[in-house]
Amino acid sequence: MIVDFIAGLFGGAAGVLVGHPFDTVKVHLQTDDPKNPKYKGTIHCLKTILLLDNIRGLYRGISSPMMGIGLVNAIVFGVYGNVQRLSDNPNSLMSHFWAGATAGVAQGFICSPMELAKTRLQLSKQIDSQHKFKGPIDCLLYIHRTEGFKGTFKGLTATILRDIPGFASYFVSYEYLMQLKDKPNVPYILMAGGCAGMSSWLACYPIDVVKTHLQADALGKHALYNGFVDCAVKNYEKEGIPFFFRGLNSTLLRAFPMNAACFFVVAWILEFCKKNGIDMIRHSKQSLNIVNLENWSQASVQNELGTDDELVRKIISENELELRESTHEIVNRKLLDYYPSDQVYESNIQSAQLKVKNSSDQS
Ligand SMILES: NC(=[NH2+])NCCC[C@H](N)C(=O)O
Repeated sequence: MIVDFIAGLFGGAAGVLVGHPFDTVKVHLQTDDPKNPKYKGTIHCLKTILLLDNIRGLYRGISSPMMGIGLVNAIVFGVYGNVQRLSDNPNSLMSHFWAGATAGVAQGFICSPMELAKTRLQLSKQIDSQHKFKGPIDCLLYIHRTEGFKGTFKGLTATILRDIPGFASYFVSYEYLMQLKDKPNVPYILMAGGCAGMSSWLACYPIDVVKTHLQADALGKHALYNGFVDCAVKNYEKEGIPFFFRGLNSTLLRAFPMNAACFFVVAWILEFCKKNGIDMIRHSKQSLNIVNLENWSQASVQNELGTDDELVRKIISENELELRESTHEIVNRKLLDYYPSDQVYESNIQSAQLKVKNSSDQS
């Protein structure tokens, strides 16, 4: 669990660093005035921000996602992993779908205030001239003072509505792509992560546009919209379908490198922990050798008492399993599944441990 948290934390941070400038462009485009647009498109928007505000303009508001992303990613990867493992058929895409959807709901409670602060900081130059925010916490405190507790959770429903399809498609597409390859290399993992990010935004983009508008709304003296549907309907009447796809290009442009970086760092940390025998949690099919250990335990069940030396060595050399403490622990845990009765379990554990020790001494 702790490894998942750390992997999520660093993966998220890497993703934010790579993706934030694109996010700023996205928010600027989403909230541009359609009748009198400041920006002609993604590149023009990027250039304009750079000219007016330098590189700082692109990194405005980064502190909020940076601070919140550890928590959000811990929730996302923690909930996702646990729900997925609980399911009847953990390797099916359906289980990734439900685990992702549940993770989407869970992270919404942190993600929503975080994105509220981010949105208002990103737009602070344009809209709120009286109050200068020092940072995300200052921004949230200001919202709390002026709009109450409810104000800090503005856009929560929209965030959850967005992130159910968002995270379901995120994990399904990543797992799907990873399951296509036996031994994915670095470019492949980057590609899978990038595609997962893009498909996740394609699955929920219109909801994100409405969410951004709701969260940017209370900046003026009077709120323009009184809810999600109201916001969607009013803007649809004004602009039609294109409203729901404002800023999509920059979102997709950002999603690829950001999620490539995120998934890669997560996979790298999990791999590192695996190599160093640090306790880990199943992340994707190829990140663990549990499947192989299952064969091992199954074989030992067939052999009644303990494992077959020959077989143990074969499996170990086939899978290049490193014989460390953690391997023993995993074997122990796995055997427990197969030997529910204490007595049988005890004797088999001892026997299996002996075999592992012997073959590790020999190799
Ligand atoms: N719609 C979503 N929230 N999808 C999940 C993607 C999360 C990822 N951190 C990103 O911002 O690209």
